[in-house]
Amino acid sequence: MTSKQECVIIGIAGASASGKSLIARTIYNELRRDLGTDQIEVINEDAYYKDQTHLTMEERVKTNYDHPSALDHRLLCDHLKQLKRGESVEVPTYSYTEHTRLAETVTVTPKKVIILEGILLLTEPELRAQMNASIFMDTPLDICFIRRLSRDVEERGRSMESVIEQYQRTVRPMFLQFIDPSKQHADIIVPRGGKNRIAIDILKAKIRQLLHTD
Ligand SMILES: Nc1ncnc2c1ncn2[C@@H]1O[C@H](COP(=O)(O)OP(=O)(O)O)[C@@H](O)[C@H]1O
Ligand SMILES: O=c1ccn([C@@H]2O[C@H](COP(=O)(O)O)[C@@H](O)[C@H]2O)c(=O)[nH]1
Repeated sequence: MTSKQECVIIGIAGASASGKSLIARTIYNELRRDLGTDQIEVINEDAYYKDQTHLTMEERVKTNYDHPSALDHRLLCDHLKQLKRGESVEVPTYSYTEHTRLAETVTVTPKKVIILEGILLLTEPELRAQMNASIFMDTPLDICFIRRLSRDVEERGRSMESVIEQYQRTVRPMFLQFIDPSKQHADIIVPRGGKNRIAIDILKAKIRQLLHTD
């Protein structure tokens, strides 16, 4: 018997371009229909990349964005605790093209369901402690690389050369050092990516069970 939760937090981790956003968005869209549009939110760990406005663009591109120290996990954890207490939070907005935070924030009000998604979420014990369930997207790394290459060129204003250089310098080594070992902390490991229909249905059923709405 699961006890009823006022705020269910689901963490989705995995390599860059493993399908975290896609699965989070799919669950969000499908559960919104049942729970109501204002009862579910997706929070992206990327919004919590540290502010780099004090650095030049030349310096910003050298940052290791795949190391836990690039992210303000303290602020993210505080925001999750505030949402659980029924308080609204101001989530930062981040620009991948400017490689820094923007001046605007987004107000997030307390919700029944928060879906958190991000590469390094499961590396941090305090963040894991806030989650009711955690998922690791176990998509093969070569598939992730191909998807990242086309996504970053099409959507994040990057050149093919810069994506390849960054992949070899930080993305792959940090995946092996931090992200892949964090898989051990996941409750569910999802193979093949963001379109795994059975995984989506299992996660929706678990969220409903935690909310006791089924
Ligand atoms: N199973 C899949 N089949 C085809 N394309 C996919 C699949 N999963 C994700 N993608 C695509 O790969 C890219 C990266 O996926 P995304 O969900 O943004 O990854 P992440 O959030 O883990 O970085 C996106 O363009 C997405 O549409
Ligand atoms: O300024 C930045 C900030 C982040 N990145 C890369 O983004 C991915 C994480 O985002 P996903 O949506 O999970 O792909 C991470 O691997 C960073 O390398 C960046 O390139 N520039």
